[in-house]
Amino acid sequence: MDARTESTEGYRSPPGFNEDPSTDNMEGQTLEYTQSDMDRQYASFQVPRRVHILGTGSIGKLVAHSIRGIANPPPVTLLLHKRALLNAWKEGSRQVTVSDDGNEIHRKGFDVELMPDRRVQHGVELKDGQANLHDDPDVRPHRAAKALQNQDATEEPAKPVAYKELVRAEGASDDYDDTIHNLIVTTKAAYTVAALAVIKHRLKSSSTICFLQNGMGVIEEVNEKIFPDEDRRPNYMQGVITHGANVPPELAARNPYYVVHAGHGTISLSLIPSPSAKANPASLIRDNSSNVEDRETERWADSSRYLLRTLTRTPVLCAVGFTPTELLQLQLEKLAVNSVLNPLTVLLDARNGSLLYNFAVTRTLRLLLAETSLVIRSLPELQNIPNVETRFSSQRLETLVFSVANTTRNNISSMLADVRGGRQTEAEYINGYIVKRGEEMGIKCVVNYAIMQTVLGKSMLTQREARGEYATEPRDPSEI
Ligand SMILES: CC(C)(CO)C(=O)C(=O)O
Repeated sequence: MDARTESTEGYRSPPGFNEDPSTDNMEGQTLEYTQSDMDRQYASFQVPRRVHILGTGSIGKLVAHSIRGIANPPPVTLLLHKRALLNAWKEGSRQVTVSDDGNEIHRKGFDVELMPDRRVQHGVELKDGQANLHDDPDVRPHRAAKALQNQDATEEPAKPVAYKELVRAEGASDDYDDTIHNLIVTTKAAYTVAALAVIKHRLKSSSTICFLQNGMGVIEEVNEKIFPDEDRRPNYMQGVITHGANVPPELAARNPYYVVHAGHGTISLSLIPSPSAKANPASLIRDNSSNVEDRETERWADSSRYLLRTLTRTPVLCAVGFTPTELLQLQLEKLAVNSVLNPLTVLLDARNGSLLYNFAVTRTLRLLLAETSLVIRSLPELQNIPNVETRFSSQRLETLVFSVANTTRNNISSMLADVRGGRQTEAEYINGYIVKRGEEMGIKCVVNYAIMQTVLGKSMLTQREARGEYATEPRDPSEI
């Protein structure tokens, strides 16, 4: 192979870079030991370029659209969870539209896949084509579930379906790989495990999943429920996203592939070291770097480096790579802000700006932040990191909350939008995460717990109202 080879990503390897790290270079040492940081950054990636995107909400559409907009874009597949979405794609113009400052940018060239359904009823997963357990009026659903469970124990396990239906982009090449090498997850935290369960057999230990979501604790849940075996677990990457994107309700029904890029922000990204690498960082030393986090770059998978490179070379996204420790602090800052702004806007049923200039609200907010600040400052993973006490002090977090409330004063928070839309909220991954981490350290987070339960209650109420289970009186619009 020529020394300046066209890489899989369309970049050229730097002069003198050897594509095969196992072969000796001129000094008789393996290249793996002699590459500089620069060599590693621009090294070619031995990984298929296709990027799959799970979650076609506002952020999923924005990321997919932005990636397809770069020079020499990778193929992108949108993973859909509803047939209605596939039908809308097939019957529509097969394009994603981003509206930015009133300009509509249409982009084609996406492949779309309808994922197999996953129906779990009375604790039993139903196979494709199997009737709902509630359909037979003569058999109680829980008895039908028991019968199925017994039958399943004797039957061959069902073969996982790669995809239910695939619609290729116009002019796409014939090859289509079932394996998902590079996955970006933008679904809501609460739906992640269920969505990954359907495609887990297509993710290999060489694959990388990039989680771009609000809240924390999803990766721990995915490890426990989807990839319990560390040796077979894909690589992870995580991002904190500050872009504002939404779908105007009047357009959502007409075109589910339309999104408004309302606020230009950034994506802070970091690759996440595996637990075994974290436990034994000395095993990673292969160069003279004195910084453990520098040394960790040695063993990142090709798919991780490729996905990081792809996102950071997408100008619209403004994505920047950070060390895992810095990203953790950025995540916690966002979590602290969301743990106040989101539930309070739900309870007040008002826009983010409603938290400003309201002393009763400020008092509640201070109680919440005192708890959250204590939990964050006590986290074992943040000990010995300089400036944590000041960065996560109640006073600084309060300034941060008011600053975000002010810049986003006309926004409806994502949690309020979820409650109003009858969807599950991320309260358990925001306030719930603080409560859980507090419990681990013997800190009782009663304020976070109470506010989370009230949000869950409010959300349940809205869902019941929508199903017509409560005969609530219509309210006078002037009182809302
Ligand atoms: C910062 C804030 C509160 C902006 O609305 C947000 O991140 C959200 O709504 O989830």
